[in-house]
Amino acid sequence: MRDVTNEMKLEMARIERIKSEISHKETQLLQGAGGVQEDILHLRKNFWEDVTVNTDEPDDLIETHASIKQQAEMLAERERSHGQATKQIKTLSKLKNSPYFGRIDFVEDSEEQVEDIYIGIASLMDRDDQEFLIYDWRAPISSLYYDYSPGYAEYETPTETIHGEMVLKRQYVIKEGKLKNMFDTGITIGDQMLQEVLSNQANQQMKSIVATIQKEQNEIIRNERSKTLIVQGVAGSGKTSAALQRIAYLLYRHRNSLQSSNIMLFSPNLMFNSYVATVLPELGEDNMQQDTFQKYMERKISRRIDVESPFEQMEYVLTEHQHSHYKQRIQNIDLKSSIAFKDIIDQFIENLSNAGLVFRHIKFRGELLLSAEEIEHHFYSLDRAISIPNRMELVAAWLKKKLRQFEKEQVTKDWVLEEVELSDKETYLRAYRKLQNEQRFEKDTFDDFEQEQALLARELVKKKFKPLYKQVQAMRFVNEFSVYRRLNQVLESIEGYKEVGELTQEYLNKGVLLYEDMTPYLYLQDRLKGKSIDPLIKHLFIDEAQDYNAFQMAYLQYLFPHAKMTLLGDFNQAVYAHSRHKTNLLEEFHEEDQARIELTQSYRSTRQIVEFTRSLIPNGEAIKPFNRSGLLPVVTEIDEKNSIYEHLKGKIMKLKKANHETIAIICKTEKECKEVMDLLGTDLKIKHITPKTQDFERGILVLPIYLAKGIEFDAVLIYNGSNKNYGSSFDRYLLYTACTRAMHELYVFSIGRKSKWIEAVPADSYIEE
Ligand SMILES: Nc1ncnc2c1ncn2[C@@H]1O[C@H](COP(=O)(O)OP(=O)(O)OP(=O)(O)O)[C@@H](O)[C@H]1O
Repeated sequence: MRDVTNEMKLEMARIERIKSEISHKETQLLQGAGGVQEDILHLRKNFWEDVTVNTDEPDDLIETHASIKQQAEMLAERERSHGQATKQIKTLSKLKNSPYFGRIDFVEDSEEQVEDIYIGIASLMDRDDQEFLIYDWRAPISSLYYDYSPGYAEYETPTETIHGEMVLKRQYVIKEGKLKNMFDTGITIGDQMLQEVLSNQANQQMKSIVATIQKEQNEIIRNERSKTLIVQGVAGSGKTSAALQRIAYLLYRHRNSLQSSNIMLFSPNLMFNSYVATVLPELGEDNMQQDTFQKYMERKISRRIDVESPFEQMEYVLTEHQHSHYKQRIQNIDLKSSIAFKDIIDQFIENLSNAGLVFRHIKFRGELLLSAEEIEHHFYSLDRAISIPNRMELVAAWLKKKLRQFEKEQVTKDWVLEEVELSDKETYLRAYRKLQNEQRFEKDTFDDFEQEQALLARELVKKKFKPLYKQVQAMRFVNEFSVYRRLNQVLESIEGYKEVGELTQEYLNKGVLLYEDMTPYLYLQDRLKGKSIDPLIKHLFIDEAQDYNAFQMAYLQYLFPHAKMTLLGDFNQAVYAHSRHKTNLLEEFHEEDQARIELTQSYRSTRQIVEFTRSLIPNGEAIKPFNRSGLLPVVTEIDEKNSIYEHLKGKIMKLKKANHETIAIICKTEKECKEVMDLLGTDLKIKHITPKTQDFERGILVLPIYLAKGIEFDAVLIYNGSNKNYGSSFDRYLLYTACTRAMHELYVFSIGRKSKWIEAVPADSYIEE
């Protein structure tokens, strides 16, 4: 039996020793950093003094260039090492606050000695760099902590598998450098510690979970074998958390070849970006690139079009049932989300290889330089065996040559002479000097003025032509917008798609690209002009992957053929129209080398909330709640809309008194959000969250379900969980997604009869008020 008090004393003493080691390292680093900083200041201040500048002869020029380059490189190197030192100092200060969270004592087979391994957010060596005082949680040996309980254990190093016995597993809560608590754990990683962490109030920002990562989450974090990793995890199972720790893990494991700029995370909305922004910095890593799929893709569209957002699409689907084109719109969403449509585009492109592409005229000052027909003619005169994008490149080269000819011709035009004549004295003086430098002047010639004029004319025309070259380079001469319209014309002739083709054209004619058309449009654009890939991205993470349709997934594969992908989602939270028939996550997505991991344990909500929410969906019994107890959810049926005000207000006041920091009133649509704001907005300080909201703040929030995705709140109030509002099989998943946002308390208000999906929940899983 271990003597707990004595163990505690020993651990406290060790913490003090480690802190003094950290202080020592800090001092050393600060001294070093001070020196580097001085170097940087000196280099910046004396940059030009230390450079030999001589531009007399071409050789001197080359030497000057080399000298500047050398000086700049020296400065960059010093700045880099200063950056690294600053980062290390920051990490040390974090370690000083909480040096480690876990310890395992491990004896390797064939060895006698027990090694005690302390695990923290970063490694720390002793002064002589001989012994690890703290192991980074991402080191190979640290995986023992996450994967095993005391007893037999093994872990993989890059070269072999190490077997042995774990004789102790201990967890610590260390805050401000003081040991607050410590547990020796038996089975999984301390339920006790997890209990503590999960009982905390929701934060404005997600926290790192390194101290309590669970075995199945560790598998996601450390998977390096598969090119594509698909994680199907129930609501609150830690998908986003695992994704972020995985990013930190990859950055550590491949620190020589992978930077944060090589990793991209597609998140569900702008607010989510701020919600997860602090996790990686907390772990001493820089944030990955982060964007929403919509924003990332919109930037690729070369023409200015009004692109509908996924939220607008969602609002339409939820509220415009009476609209005359509603049925066609749903058909459009179904078709444009499918691989069948990608096949249609592929076929269409094959035909375009022979005829049918649309080009734009090239005009200069209103005058036609090259007509669309001439460009088309040239394009189709090229060898048809060459791919369309390669032919476009050839056309661009041909156009640039043509432009150079036109440019020459323009120099003697009247408009040029007129503009040149209007130039001021200084402009002429500059031309004079330039000509002198070029040594064109014979002394005392009589045509100085003509030469200056000719030079200015050339310069003027060049400047005016510059945008044209740029446009040719960007292949603006291809009219992909019209080609996409043509594609939809073609649809009209395919059985069953006539109305879909018409509907899309109607929107295109108004300059609107529907959300479901955005990805097909980009795919077509890429197939014509060549793909605009982001070569920097080596790892792509997609959160809420159930919201992506088959076409979008195929496009991402096409766009990032070499990137590794981690896709995280939950088919029970599929709330977009295109994903409503799913029974599995990304069922039609196949990559040769892919792994699937399932997470079935939910950590976010209390056992009572999970038991309620899992009864809302089919096969929900497979979802395992974490054993954290709380209040039963409450469902309140209200007769009249008017009295909902009193109910909501009363509940919010109580929740505030209970010190809940984030209280969310979740609505189905934006219209409902406005209703809530009208009812309560002035009375209580309520924040209305819209798609434009960038920061997730604490307080009382009103938001539609689609913006609550991925986020959690201490308490959730469902504005109107009536059967009228949530009666369809599609609404079922919306309701589930909304209710699963609650960590500690859940209230459903229903104006009139409650949803039939709630009626199906066992009566003892909630209280009816
Ligand atoms: N191993 C863990 N240790 C501590 N907390 C955890 C752990 N796993 C998950 N959590 C907590 O559970 C909550 C839900 O996690 P997360 O948001 O990552 O889940 P998710 O699967 O992405 O959820 P959803 O799909 O519902 O948006 C978070 O508060 C997270 O900190």
